Amino acid sequence: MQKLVLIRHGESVFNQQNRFTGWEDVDLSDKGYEQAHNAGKILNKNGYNFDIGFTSYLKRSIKTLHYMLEELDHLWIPVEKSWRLNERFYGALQGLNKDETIAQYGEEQVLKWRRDPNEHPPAITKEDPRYPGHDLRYKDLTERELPLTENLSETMDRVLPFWNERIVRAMRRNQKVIIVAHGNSLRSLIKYIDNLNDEEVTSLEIPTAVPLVYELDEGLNRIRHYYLE
Ligand SMILES: O=C(O)[C@@H](CO)OP(=O)(O)O
Repeated sequence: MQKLVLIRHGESVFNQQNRFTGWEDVDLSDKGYEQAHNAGKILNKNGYNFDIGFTSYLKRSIKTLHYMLEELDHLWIPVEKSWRLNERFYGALQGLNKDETIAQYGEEQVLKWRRDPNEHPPAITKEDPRYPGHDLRYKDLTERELPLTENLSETMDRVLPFWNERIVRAMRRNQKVIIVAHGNSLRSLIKYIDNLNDEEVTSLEIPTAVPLVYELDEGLNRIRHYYLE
């Protein structure tokens, strides 16, 4: 039996301000910083240790992983970052306040943009300053990989190659893995691991900075999962 730990980054400044975030590289709030340290303490108290960490290219996740590893006295383990674990790209909604967006477009439409796995938020153009093609960290991505908008299914399509090629490979070598990522990149991964249908994933909400443990069998099939509090 193997244990895999998944965790959503601590509260970000945009979470606190109730704004759509996506690939906007906002920092942790003070509360998020506390949450990250606390998550590390919880893992420490429960006797967890890790051989490798995986996270995204976004600082709210990178810092959450760092602070957790600090609590575990594990800052020395290798950490692999990938844009594939980034949050779902929220298109033209990125940076907007969620309540103001509801006032403008209505609750039903905004809920669809947020939770319907096949619904695209409005797209940005390549001239938009939020286009990842302007950002050095994405310089190795092909034009097809650079999003203008993304639905959850497309997020899943870019998360899974990283899951299969890097994370599964590490677990097959019996490495103990921790993944720090984002609300929607984790929802897409959990949809895959738990084989959830579209309706089930719509109602799946993941709290910030609470370690979610997956127990997996030899074939890396899920036995059970639970949050550590
Ligand atoms: O803004 C975002 O990128 C995400 C996560 O914070 O929000 P939502 O819950 O609407 O998918």
